[in-house]
Amino acid sequence: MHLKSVALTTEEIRRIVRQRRRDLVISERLHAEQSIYRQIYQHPKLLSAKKIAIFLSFDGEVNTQPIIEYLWQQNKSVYLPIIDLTNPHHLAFLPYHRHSQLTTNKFGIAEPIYDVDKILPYQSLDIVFTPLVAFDHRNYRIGMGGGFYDRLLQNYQHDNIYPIGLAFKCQQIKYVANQSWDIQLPEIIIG
Ligand SMILES: Nc1nc2c(c(=O)[nH]1)N(C=O)[C@@H](CNc1ccc(C(=O)N[C@@H](CCC(=O)O)C(=O)O)cc1)CN2
Ligand SMILES: Nc1ncnc2c1ncn2[C@@H]1O[C@H](COP(=O)(O)OP(=O)(O)OP(=O)(O)O)[C@@H](O)[C@H]1O
Repeated sequence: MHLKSVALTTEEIRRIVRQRRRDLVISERLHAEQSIYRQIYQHPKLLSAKKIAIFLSFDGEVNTQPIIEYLWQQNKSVYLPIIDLTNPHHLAFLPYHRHSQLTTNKFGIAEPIYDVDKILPYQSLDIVFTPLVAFDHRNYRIGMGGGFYDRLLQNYQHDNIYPIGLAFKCQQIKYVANQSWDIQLPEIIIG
């Protein structure tokens, strides 16, 4: 059988695309990221948005640090996800300022320190920059496998949240064999 006709499992796709993302040549990575930043800085939805969730990059993800700096400069309120220990498989969002103290979660990702009084109800978010491992032409995504963003975004239209995926071209695959809970992103910014 020809190798290309063999369907890969989601776990295999995750492993292969994560590796591809880590292996991006630095010059290509920086070039792609510049293109992503330009697209964000011109984004019409960003003008009216006030509360914006983003993530701190790991494992070769698009570097979000310059985007965060830009959002702070624009006086946007920036929020980061934390693994919500009181509500398994759910994310909670906490404010992120220049001097916020961070800790490392069980996945090795930096996150703000839990403070129940500071949690933002996620429906208050205007834009959610969404990490992803792989995506297809229909904007179906495969994430890290926790189902965190699928749960968060399952009613994003009703909740009036606008998710924007961030990805490198090398993360695009032919077809995501989507499950019933998988959400289709309205937009992915690709560099
Ligand atoms: N930057 C960033 N933050 C994020 C996400 C993300 O995709 N990117 N997440 C999106 O959902 C959530 C974290 N989700 C994750 C789900 C699974 C693994 C994971 O499997 N990690 C290990 C193996 C397991 C372990 O160490 O316990 C690995 O790297 O293989 C990591 C993160 C919240 N924060
Ligand atoms: N809306 C949902 N309601 C209930 N369970 C869900 C929902 N979304 C995902 N799940 C569960 O979460 C598990 C992981 O889902 P999946 O592999 O699609 O995650 P992912 O999209 O890769 O991860 P993430 O969204 O965290 O980036 C699934 O096995 C599924 O049972």
